[in-house]
Amino acid sequence: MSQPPVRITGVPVTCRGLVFIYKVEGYDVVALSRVDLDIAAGEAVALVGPSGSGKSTLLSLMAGLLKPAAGSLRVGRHDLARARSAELQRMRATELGVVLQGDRNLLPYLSAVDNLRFAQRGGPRAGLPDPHDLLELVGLRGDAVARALPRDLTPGQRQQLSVATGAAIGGGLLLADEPTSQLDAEAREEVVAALLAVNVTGRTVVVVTHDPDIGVRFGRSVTIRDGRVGAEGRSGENFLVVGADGAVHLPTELLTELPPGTLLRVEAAGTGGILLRVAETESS
Ligand SMILES: Nc1ncnc2c1ncn2[C@@H]1O[C@H](COP(=O)(O)OP(=O)(O)OP(=O)(O)O)[C@@H](O)[C@H]1O
Repeated sequence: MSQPPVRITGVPVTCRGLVFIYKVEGYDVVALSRVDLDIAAGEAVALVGPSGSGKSTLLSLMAGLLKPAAGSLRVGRHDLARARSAELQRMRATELGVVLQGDRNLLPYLSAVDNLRFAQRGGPRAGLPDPHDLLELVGLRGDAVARALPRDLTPGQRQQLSVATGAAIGGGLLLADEPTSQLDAEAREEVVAALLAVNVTGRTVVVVTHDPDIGVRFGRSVTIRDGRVGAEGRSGENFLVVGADGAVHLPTELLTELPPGTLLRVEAAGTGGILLRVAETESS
């Protein structure tokens, strides 16, 4: 790259008591139930948790594609619970990028570089990143790749290009839904590197994933369970959130060691803390 990547001002996200309900044939499906979450400007956060726990719904709310049923959601200077549709449209066009699952960000008949130019149409008039710099940023180097159609790229390269389209308008927030699903380990690594490169430019990056390793690489993971924030992990430390009903959810990676039904003994740890130990059952 001829120049270092342009610095972007990251967008912070704050959720307070966020609720979202799908209406299905007269029934209410509560997808998110009072989510509290703070994401600082420039952070990289993985949203992890079981299928159906509400991760994609939370991402769609942050993107302004769904409207909160209750609670508040701030994305930068926007109050998404109150914003009118014109404000949401402007925000999506100029301030954030969304990487959808699979190849849905890409137009099959445009080259890699033209896909980026297309993604920039409707964006801000000034200060757009150079498409060739974007390709380089996400690890797609050389003229041949820039001129290639999506079908001539590997699945991993297509996903790197999708990440670049999400960053194309130079907005301060990148949201990605399962960007590494169905990729082999090597391609996954390239896509994670692309997301981290986008984050290093200053953008806030929020990724929905089933891959706990992404949380480790990002430095922060937030576990969503049953529509609530159930646990937090930062660089090797784990935090559990006590829910309104007293429930505590374990981080996904601990569930392999402590499957549902495990009896834990709760002990005072002496320093004002508590210790959770696996209780010995009568048969053991
Ligand atoms: N369009 C929809 N209409 C009705 N219910 C929905 C819709 N989308 C999601 N849901 C329901 O909302 C809840 C949360 O779904 P969501 O897709 O947000 O979870 P997720 O954690 O992203 O799951 P996955 O990891 O499988 O993508 C689930 O109970 C799901 O069945």
